[in-house]
Amino acid sequence: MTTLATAPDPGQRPQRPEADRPDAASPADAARAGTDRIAVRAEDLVKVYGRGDTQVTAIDHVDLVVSRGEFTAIMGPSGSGKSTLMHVLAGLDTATDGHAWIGDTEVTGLGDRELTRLRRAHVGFVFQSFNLVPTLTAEQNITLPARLARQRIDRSWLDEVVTRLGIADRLRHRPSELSGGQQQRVAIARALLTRPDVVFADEPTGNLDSASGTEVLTLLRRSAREMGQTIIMVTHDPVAAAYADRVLVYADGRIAREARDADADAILRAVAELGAVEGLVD
Ligand SMILES: Nc1ncnc2c1ncn2[C@@H]1O[C@H](COP(=O)(O)OP(=O)(O)OP(=O)(O)O)[C@@H](O)[C@H]1O
Repeated sequence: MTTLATAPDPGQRPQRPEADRPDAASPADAARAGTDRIAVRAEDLVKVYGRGDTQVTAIDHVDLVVSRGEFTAIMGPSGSGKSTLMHVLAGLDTATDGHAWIGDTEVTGLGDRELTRLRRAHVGFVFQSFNLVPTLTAEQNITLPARLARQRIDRSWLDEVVTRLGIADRLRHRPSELSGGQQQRVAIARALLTRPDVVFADEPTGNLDSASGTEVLTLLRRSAREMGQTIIMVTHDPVAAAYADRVLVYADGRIAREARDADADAILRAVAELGAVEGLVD
């Protein structure tokens, strides 16, 4: 049985020899280890909405290091701040305080135009609602971000990605001529084509039946394992989270627990325990 450990308090982390550590566990460790293995990093990140009585802290001094090629799931109760964390890390929303990096670029230091450029060239997105352009074919949808970023289309990489995703024979179809699962695979191909530093997936199976959802999760996991693609996925679903290498359980704007290779039962128990402790679930 896999148990989910309480996330370490960075201030109280036991000191172990560098070679003993399975992973760079904090921004300070990351800096020591060098940033080339690191896809995404946050240091003392804060996001506060509103003021006074209506103030909500959706990100409460979060430290996070995500290694390249890692598939991470962020799970947690509704309203805990998962989407806000993803949006701030991806440069879709601004931080109130602290720092976040994608690769070597500090996201929290960029203006709107630079953020747009960073997102186009270095970030892939997969959304619950697919977000494909209905008037474009599957192939045109897949190549759109690369064309917007004025990148040359790498035909052999495109062929490899669509073959691996099983949509090579669907490229001339428009989204309305594809099933939900096929549309989501087109969206994954679009996200992978620019070989981004990170793909953010927001409830990618939320609109799919369970068979298509399983297929999409398997493909995301293979993208990490076989193509070295870093993926951060927000989900409500412990079964979906169990496909990830690493699960972060988010509550009240903090990473409350985390685990590697946890099964769905262990994840569900951890969220339920946390909910009981925090009064978040009945
Ligand atoms: N633009 C905003 N203005 C004010 N408050 C906001 C805004 N966006 C989110 N919030 C608040 O921040 C908190 C975290 O919201 P967020 O959507 O990040 O949570 P979540 O864990 O992703 O929730 P869900 O699982 O329901 O999507 C909530 O209390 C929400 O009401």
